[in-house]
Amino acid sequence: MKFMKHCKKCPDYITDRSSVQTFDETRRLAVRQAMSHKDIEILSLSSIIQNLKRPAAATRIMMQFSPASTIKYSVVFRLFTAAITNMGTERHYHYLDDIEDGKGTKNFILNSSDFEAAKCWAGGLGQSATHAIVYAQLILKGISYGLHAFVVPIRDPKNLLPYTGLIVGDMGEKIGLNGIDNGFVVFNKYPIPRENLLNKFGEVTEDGEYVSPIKDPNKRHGAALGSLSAGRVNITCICEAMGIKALTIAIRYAAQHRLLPYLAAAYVLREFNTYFIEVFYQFSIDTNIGSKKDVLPDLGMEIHAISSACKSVAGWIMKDAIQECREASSGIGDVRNDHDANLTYEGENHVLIQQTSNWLLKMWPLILNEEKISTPLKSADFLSDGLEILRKGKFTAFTFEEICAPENIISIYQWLTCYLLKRSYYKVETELKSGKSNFWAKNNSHVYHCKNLSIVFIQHFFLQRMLSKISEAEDPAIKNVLTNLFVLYGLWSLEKHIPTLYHGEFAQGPTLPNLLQHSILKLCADLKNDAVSLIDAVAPPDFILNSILGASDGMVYKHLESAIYSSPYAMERPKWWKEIINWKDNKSKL
Ligand SMILES: Cc1cc2nc3c(=O)[nH]c(=O)nc-3n(C[C@H](O)[C@H](O)[C@H](O)COP(=O)(O)OP(=O)(O)OC[C@H]3O[C@@H](n4cnc5c(N)ncnc54)[C@H](O)[C@@H]3O)c2cc1C
Repeated sequence: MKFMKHCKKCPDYITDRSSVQTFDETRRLAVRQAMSHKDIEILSLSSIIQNLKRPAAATRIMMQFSPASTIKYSVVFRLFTAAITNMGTERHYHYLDDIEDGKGTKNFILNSSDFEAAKCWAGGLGQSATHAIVYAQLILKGISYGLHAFVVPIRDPKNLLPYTGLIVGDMGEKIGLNGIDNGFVVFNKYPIPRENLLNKFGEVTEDGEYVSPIKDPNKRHGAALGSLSAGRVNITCICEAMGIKALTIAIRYAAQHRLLPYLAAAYVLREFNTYFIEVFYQFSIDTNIGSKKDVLPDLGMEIHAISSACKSVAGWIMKDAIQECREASSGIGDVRNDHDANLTYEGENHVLIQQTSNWLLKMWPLILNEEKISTPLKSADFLSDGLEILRKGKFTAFTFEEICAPENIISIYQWLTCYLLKRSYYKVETELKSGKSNFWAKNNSHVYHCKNLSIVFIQHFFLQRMLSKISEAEDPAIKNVLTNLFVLYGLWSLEKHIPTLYHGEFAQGPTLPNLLQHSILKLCADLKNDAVSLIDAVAPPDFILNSILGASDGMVYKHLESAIYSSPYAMERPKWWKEIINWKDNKSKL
């Protein structure tokens, strides 16, 4: 509510949101809006620490209202500061208050070897950034110490002109999020002070020696990448928020079967995000104050694995949801275009999701040894019984009630995860034994093995979290409707895994697909009458939705009539009308 009050008051938001703006004006407005977010108390760190549910709530509403300015705000005021806090030390804290260009005598030299090493698309880099966090290989006396993060002055803060020694510029117009100035940079032997290395995980002394509190280079690499999880955790929530915006419009306009599985998915994701963002912020607080040190490394790895899969799968589900909504209604093109980048930034989904399968693959030898698997968030604990799950795995349901029983759905996903883990592990092993490098072995095992493994793993975790939410509900009516959403999402998502269920001989004969199809149709029919109430319960207010077909009063044709008649172009003759007249006979050329 506070955020909405702020936006209603702020002059930079009180523009006609349906009016066509120039590219440059879109940029200017987004920057001004992003700067104004700084004044919103609820977004401040102190407010977030008081209630860790606030970040998810704020992300949802801000992204539904103004995606470009929200992302711009997040990159500048959240990701930049998080990088300094997580990876820097006291000598960098001045950047948090007052960003200024450093001075020093001992320098690092940043160099992009050729144009293939250009960094592209970074948010804010195009026109406005004065500093960037740059991840680069640290090379000392010819020896590489791996990826490290540096604070790099880019433009003079007094006049926003780039410094010499680098080429920086804007990537131009995109299909969405045009308020963000995504940019490119190429460094040409560009010197930065030694102090600009973010040195919590690795330091270079005045004498040019490398020292690090983390001896294992892999762990050092993991720690350097750790602060990037924040982006993926938030993007998962952004995907949900943008999907719900589209679903609100489409379901209010035409609640129909094709939209209902996506409604179920939105609810499952919503519960997951509320849980996972809170987990992540608590993890960040503990990391920064140095508490729970014994559990943090394992928790960090689990968060990394989960966030790499949930960001990808949430992005894909909501891409399909938004497209389905577009086909079922209208006014959703902007949501579709703005959502699109979620599939790419913070890791292109197909590349990113390999992080999850890499984490899971390490567990197969433990399963073979019948060792107990216990992870801080318990996302993989069921793998302890992996051999038993595979031994017993058979599809045994014959009725609607049996296939819809939550424990049966969970056990199907557990079998799928164990089966795909086993197959992926042996596929990678076979590739390695045939002489392939680690990169090619993983690459050749990605499409039908590791990728599907990561997907079923995260779907199981989504469902597990949803079940936990359902168990907390006290009202039987709420329990019932949440269970129906759980079952619909669980069964509908199984459709894509049917080949694997037959391949692994979990199912035989036609019962499984027949029962699945029958149950999905029945669940959708049962849910149809509740669909509008369910979307109303999570919909953004009209001020934020800004939709003709999806307004909460349901007066579709009234709003449509007024929008059509009041459009500035609706009844005007075009300025170029003379070009289509044939003046010899005063007839149209068309
Ligand atoms: C709108 C937008 C905003 C962005 N904002 C930022 C930002 O603020 N800051 C920032 O630092 N970056 C930003 N980025 C950059 C973004 O994070 C990268 O574009 C993204 O991670 C993909 O990396 P890439 O462009 O190098 O493509 P690649 O990762 O090279 O992918 C290119 C293609 O190759 C395929 N591919 C590559 N490697 C593999 C593999 N191992 N296995 C299988 N397939 C593979 C991919 O699937 C893809 O099809 C942004 C990008 C966009 C589009």
